[in-house]
Amino acid sequence: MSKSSILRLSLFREIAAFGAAIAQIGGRRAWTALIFLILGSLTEGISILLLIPLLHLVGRSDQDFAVKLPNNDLVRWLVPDGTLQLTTVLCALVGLVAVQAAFNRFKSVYMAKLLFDFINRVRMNLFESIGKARWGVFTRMRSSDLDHALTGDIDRVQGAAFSLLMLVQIAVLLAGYLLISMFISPVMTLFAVVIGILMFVALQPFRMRATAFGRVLTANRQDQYRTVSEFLGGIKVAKSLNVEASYFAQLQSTLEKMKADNVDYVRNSTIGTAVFQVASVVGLSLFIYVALVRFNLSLAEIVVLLLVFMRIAPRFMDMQTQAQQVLINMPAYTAMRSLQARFDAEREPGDGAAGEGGKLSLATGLNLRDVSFFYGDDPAKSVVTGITFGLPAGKVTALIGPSGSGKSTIADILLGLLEPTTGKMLLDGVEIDAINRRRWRGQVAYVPQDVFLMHDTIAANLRLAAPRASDDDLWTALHQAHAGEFVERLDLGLETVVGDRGVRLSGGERQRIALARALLRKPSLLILDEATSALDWQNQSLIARSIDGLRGTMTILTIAHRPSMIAFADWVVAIENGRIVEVGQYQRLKEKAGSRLSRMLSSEQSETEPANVA
Ligand SMILES: Nc1ncnc2c1ncn2[C@@H]1O[C@H](COP(=O)(O)OP(=O)(O)OP(=O)(O)O)[C@@H](O)[C@H]1O
Repeated sequence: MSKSSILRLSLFREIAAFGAAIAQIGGRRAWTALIFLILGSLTEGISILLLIPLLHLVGRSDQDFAVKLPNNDLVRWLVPDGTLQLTTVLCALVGLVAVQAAFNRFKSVYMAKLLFDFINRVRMNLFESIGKARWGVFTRMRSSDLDHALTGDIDRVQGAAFSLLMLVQIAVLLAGYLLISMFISPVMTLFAVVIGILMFVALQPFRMRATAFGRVLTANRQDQYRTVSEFLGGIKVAKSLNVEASYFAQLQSTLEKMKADNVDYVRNSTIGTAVFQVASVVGLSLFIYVALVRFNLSLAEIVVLLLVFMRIAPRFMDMQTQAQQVLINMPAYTAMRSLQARFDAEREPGDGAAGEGGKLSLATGLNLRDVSFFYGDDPAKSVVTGITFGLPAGKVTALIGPSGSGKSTIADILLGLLEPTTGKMLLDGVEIDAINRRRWRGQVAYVPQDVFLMHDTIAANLRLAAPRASDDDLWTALHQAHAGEFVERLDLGLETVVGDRGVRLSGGERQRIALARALLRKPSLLILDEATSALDWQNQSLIARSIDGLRGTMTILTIAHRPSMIAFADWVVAIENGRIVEVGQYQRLKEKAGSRLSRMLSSEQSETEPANVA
């Protein structure tokens, strides 16, 4: 089999699978729509057939408006004497058109429901697959590609589904027309079908071009999304660096490429349209010639046949257009499916177990035993290796080390977001594995350096952690995080909207809200990853004091460079190049000359931060 036939076959399979997916999600609705479609097309066909006896009256001078029906078995069976009154025929015509309009209406409503059921299901499936995937998969992806899949690509999938449904409608309508024309002249119908098939085959290269264009379109649109989302995400940085112009140039070049590809495609597809227009007139002329000269059809029959075929011709063109639209947009569906397959393959085990089985006990401690982890595919590139240490329950442990040494990676493992590549994590001696990892995550609160706040009120942002928390609970958590005072000063208090990603708050205020949100969760383990880096030393020391006050109520891990955020630690773990280099009690290591902790304290002790703040 040649390469192009294999390509065509696989494309056909993809489209068939796409159609099957629409029918499957639509269920009974799909069949109901199809029945209304067939009924609508049949009634339209019958109403056209009724024109034949009416046309026979044209030019008659006997004033007898009895309509003579064609002499065939079906008519003799329906109307034995073979004649009908003009008024009866006209009333039947009006009735048929009214019924047809009603069928069409039902069909359109069912089709619309079918389309939206399908598209919403596809969107939800991808959304859920993304949500249920392991964290690790996100570390290897561009978020703008996900944005694009869930918004841009999905619109194109909707376009493909719409066009495919249109194709089915046109095909049913064509079948109805052909059935009617078979009544008039089977030979001429066959003749028209052959012309139609030849034209459809001749236009195949144009449809293949549509497929290729669809793939280019996917790549172009992804580029466009990336540029726009990177620009919007980092607009402050872009402005501060005065590099807006490079983004403008990047977008401009993507748009120029899109324009060139589009114009190229239009140039090609309009050749197809022109070929079709000329070929259809040639076919029609041949058809009239053969009908008149070879088969001696009556004028009324030729007029109705022409009427039918004049209706068929544009439908053929529609078929070509819709088929091209399906082909252009199918790559978006294929891209979405492969993205979803990627997420499904990385689905987090133990799904649904988050709230089941009650809390896991953390009475003695959380231990990492000989843990290693690498990002990507190369095990030789471990970012942490042979990590063994414990977080004693109810105590505060500080994790220190230079930038890039692997502290956040360890935090993500403790948090249950990343699974150790080798080694174990034990909670009171019980291993945290695929089954209970999600449950464990429900007991951990994490405050990162880059705080995430929704464009919503402070209350809504806090309730993300505890949806049923009362206002009193919110205030308690805010005061614990030293955010109570500034929220009280706001005109709308808890109902203040924080802006997109919290832009209406200062960096320090955002961090304090994030800490309050974490505390509201009443976690077994609290992880603070540079969580106070945006605060001045006074506020840091206040928070340090509140965290100090939490000792005994929860297990705490603090990752920090500032002495104030580790001064209240019971234990210290120092790490370098992904390996543990020092573990011990805070006081002992602080006093030990040359220890990593004492060196860090002396070098990090800034003039703005008094030594005794904590
Ligand atoms: N998603 C990722 N994909 C690939 N490599 C990563 C990823 N995240 C981190 N790394 C690499 O892993 C190493 C450890 O990073 P990690 O963020 O854990 O360090 P860190 O000690 O927390 O640094 P910092 O103090 O600067 O936040 C670094 O070399 C970093 O480049």
